[in-house]
Amino acid sequence: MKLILGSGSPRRKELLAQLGIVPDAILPPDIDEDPRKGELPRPYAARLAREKAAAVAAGPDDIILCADTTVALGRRILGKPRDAGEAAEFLTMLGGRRHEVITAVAVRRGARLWARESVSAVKMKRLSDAELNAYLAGGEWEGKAGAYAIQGSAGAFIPWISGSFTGIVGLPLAETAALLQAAGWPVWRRE
Ligand SMILES: Cc1cn([C@H]2C[C@H](O)[C@@H](COP(=O)(O)OP(=O)(O)OP(=O)(O)O)O2)c(=O)[nH]c1=O
Repeated sequence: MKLILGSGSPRRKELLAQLGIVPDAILPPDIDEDPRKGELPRPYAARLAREKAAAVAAGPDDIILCADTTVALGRRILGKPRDAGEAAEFLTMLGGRRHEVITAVAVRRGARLWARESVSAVKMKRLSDAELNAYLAGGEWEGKAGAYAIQGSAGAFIPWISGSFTGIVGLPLAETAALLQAAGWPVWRRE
């Protein structure tokens, strides 16, 4: 039995390491991340996590862990920005209001699948031009859903959250530990 982290996100590897877990392999999945027409954020994140878990090749007894983080502004899905222009658009939309961050986690072992979602509410302050420009120039927005990372300097833009900090960063550890245990991975066993 091997544990495969089906994710190219360094954040997910680090969050897993917080539990003392080092995966036997890291195999980033390659799937189409385009939302379907009219698809809502939570079902979208849940679908992507499952599709990622299905896309990673593994042995019948191996455990595959995948996740998807999506920022939701009402019914609108904010994924990873294409470029700095789209990042500016996202951050301008998010500033001064509350949004949700959904991280769906999927664990697969052979044909069996366990999945859960973590939903957090996040308040971002309205950004001044100087803050927005400095953040865009810093490049931290790249590859981040909603164009920000709470664990970086954007932490200064976020006065309030309700939910799971690890979920917002990309891998909710309470749900992840429960799913891994359900699939038979000895999360708390130490040699
Ligand atoms: C909101 C937010 C997102 N993120 C990141 C986590 C995810 O890496 C990324 C969302 O993209 P995802 O599509 O969930 O993941 P990924 O493409 O980085 O990696 P993979 O599909 O291989 O697992 O946004 C943060 O790091 N901090 C935050 O505060």
